[in-house]
Amino acid sequence: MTPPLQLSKRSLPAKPSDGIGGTTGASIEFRDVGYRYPSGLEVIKGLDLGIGRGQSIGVVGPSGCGKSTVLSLIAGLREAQAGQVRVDPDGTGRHLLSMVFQKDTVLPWLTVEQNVRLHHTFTKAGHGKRSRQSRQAFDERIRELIAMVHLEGFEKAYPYQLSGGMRRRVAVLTAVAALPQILLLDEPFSAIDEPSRVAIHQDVFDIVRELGITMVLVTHDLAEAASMCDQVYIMGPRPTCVFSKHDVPFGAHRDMMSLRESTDFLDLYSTLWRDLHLQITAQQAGEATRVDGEVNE
Ligand SMILES: Nc1ncnc2c1ncn2[C@@H]1O[C@H](COP(=O)(O)OP(=O)(O)OP(=O)(O)O)[C@@H](O)[C@H]1O
Repeated sequence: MTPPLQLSKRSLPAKPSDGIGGTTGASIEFRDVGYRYPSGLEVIKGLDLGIGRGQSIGVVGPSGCGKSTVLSLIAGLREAQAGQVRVDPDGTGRHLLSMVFQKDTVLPWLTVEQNVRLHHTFTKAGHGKRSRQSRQAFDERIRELIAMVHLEGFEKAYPYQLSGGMRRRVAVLTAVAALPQILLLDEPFSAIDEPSRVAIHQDVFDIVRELGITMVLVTHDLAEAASMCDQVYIMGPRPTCVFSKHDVPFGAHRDMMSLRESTDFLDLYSTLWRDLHLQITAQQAGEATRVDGEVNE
């Protein structure tokens, strides 16, 4: 079982309330959002989403329905042509947003510690001007974060010396070391074996709670969404919108290993699967209709 977190209060921001969500982390709202790629492909239509400060949501749906596009709208990499996407910062002045992708995003020529410090190397805060006290607090935070994901002893290791699961931990650490208000995860753990994945779920869940980060997780893994999030959204086929929204009733303190054995978890998983299955079937039916249409033309 993962040891309890013991982070010093000096180096971390105000902790969110003990329940679901909190006072830190940006809130995010989509209202009747539509998005079409310049190619003309309509990907999102009439999408409504609401994510409170410090909340975590999982976004699941048929392959290619538009989940990653939703993340790019939150990140401001694309602009919706219809409706409103609103990202409301929490007023702490913390770095707004970090993202972790499926692909390995750690830099192979830097050690674990250098990767984790990367954000600060590129920001003003990373250059000599900080006081000794704030440098010490930062060093302490880096040490604590490395300890939280059980990478003590590997600070000076290079990525090629780590397992796939350890590299994923470093990728997540690199993203959260900036203390972002929002963490966007795009199928971040799909290439990892199941036991390592569940252990990483625990680490990321604990870090996100401890640092008061709003998290949006795009995944094909229903168990991952159910164990790490406060709500799971099942999306429909393209142009996508929310098919169903499910509250996850497992609270702010979870033991990922034993959670998966509980009947409540299995019930939730089965409900999510039922809805996802419906949407996959709907997508396949849509594709068949399109192919028939093309053939008949
Ligand atoms: N830059 C682009 N230009 C045109 N079409 C794109 C672009 N990026 C993605 N698409 C298309 O938009 C649709 C939605 O893509 P997106 O990556 O958001 O889906 P997804 O649900 O995340 O997919 P997956 O489940 O396979 O990861 C897909 O059909 C994809 O081919």
